[in-house]
Amino acid sequence: QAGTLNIVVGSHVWLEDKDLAWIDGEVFRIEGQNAHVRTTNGKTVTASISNIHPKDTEVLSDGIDDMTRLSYLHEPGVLDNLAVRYAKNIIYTYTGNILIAINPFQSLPHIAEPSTMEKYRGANFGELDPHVFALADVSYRQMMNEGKSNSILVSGESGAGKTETTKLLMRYLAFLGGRSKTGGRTVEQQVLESNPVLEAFGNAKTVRNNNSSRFGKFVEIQFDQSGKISGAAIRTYLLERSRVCQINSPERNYHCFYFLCSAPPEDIKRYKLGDPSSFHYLNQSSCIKVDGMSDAEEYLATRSAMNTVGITEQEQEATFRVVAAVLHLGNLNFVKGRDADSSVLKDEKAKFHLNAAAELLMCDREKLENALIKRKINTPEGVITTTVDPNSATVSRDGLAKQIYCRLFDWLVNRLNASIGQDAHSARLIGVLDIYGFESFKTNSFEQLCINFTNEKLQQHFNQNVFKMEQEEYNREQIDWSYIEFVDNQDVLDLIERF
Ligand SMILES: Nc1ncnc2c1ncn2[C@@H]1O[C@H](COP(=O)(O)OP(=O)(O)OP(=O)(O)O)[C@@H](O)[C@H]1O
Repeated sequence: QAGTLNIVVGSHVWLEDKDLAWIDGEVFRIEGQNAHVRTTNGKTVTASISNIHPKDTEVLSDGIDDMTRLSYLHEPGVLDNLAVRYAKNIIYTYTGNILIAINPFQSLPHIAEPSTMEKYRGANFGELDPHVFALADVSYRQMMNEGKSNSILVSGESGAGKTETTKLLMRYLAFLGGRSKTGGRTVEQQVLESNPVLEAFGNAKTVRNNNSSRFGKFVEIQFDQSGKISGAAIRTYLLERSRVCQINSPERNYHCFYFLCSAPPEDIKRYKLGDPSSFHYLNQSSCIKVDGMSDAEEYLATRSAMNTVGITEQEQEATFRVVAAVLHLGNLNFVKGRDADSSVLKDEKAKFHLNAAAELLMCDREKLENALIKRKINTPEGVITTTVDPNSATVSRDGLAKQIYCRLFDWLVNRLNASIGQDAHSARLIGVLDIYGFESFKTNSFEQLCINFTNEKLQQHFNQNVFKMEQEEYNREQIDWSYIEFVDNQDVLDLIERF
């Protein structure tokens, strides 16, 4: 802890720095509670001793692979260790049995090659360099030895690399428990192959990540008694509904909308589409293209991935009809009708889009229109139908578009699960949870409340396991220890859960 250790003239220390977060230096004079420090970037700084931290001067060239073995466990020490390792392309570091992974933002082939997998198979945890495979290996072996299911939690902020890490975990689990065939392809192949489909419909470009997952995912890999994969299931949570109707520059809507607008001409014609910038749900943002991503190629890749996972031609056709219908719905503009609080379609263009949406959804055009411009109210005397003003009609339009899209997504997930095949009798499973981290925007909605609440629950799980249970065990075993302060968020959970 800052200030409690002996800081004397000649001590190497860390100081807070407004640009670099932390800067290191050497104390050359002490005056009362202040230390004068010469920093490594050539400045002389005076700081209160209580705000400076001792620095370990014997740092190994590859840093330390387990943070619990740092001489000084404080923020600058932890960050410096991660930075030293990252500079050498060492992206994994342990903190006890937790793995910290840093996004390399470049392909590091040695990380996932088959020989690396082979190396980690059966190795004792901590024996080899920190790796996501070591974590998967220990959860698999524990499951086999103790006969209990396990879960691996992948958390971090948007763009941290959760989804890529999850894919590595899955690949390794498939490597360990592989070779269970359904219809010629293995279960694990099917789980991995379902990723491009999920990403086309559930990922979008955001400020932080060009391929951001806008849903939470829990993948269950089921194993039989002998440890072979016997089935799998993908469970998804909290698809970001608002994105369907509302986006801001420089973000995009879900990838599939742009992919479809770049489809071959015969598909464009069939779905009555055009330039993506002609659709309200896409043109609210100035970003239509993503660097390095060809929407035309991705459309074909998505179709091919759907083929691979067994989604039939007819089902694909229906899927893309719904995607196109959502775009057409977004272009239904309303103006005031003749009666007070009533609305009508604005112009011929709006009528074209209504026709297109109705045709694609295979529903009656008039019924679709009425569903948006009229409202049914249940009264004791029976159902009364009233008209609504253009604002309310627009709200209904967006509500319908969001609902249709979310149902499509859920249907796709169910369809993928049906293809992959679950093992209803599976004795044990390993679950991998890839869920999005805390969010705080200028305007936060119910969606952010749900996401942040989920993260608070996960944090509490972490607190329980890492701090509370450990410290209780120390008490039970009468081990001499000093209590570690941590922020317990139980109050936050109680506030939401008890009301
Ligand atoms: N291990 C890795 N190797 C190479 N590149 C990576 C790795 N992890 C992440 N990246 C790069 O960073 C990008 C963002 O990673 P990823 O999509 O996994 O983040 P995320 O934490 O799941 O974000 P979100 O919460 O927004 O979905 C990837 O598209 C990829 O380009």
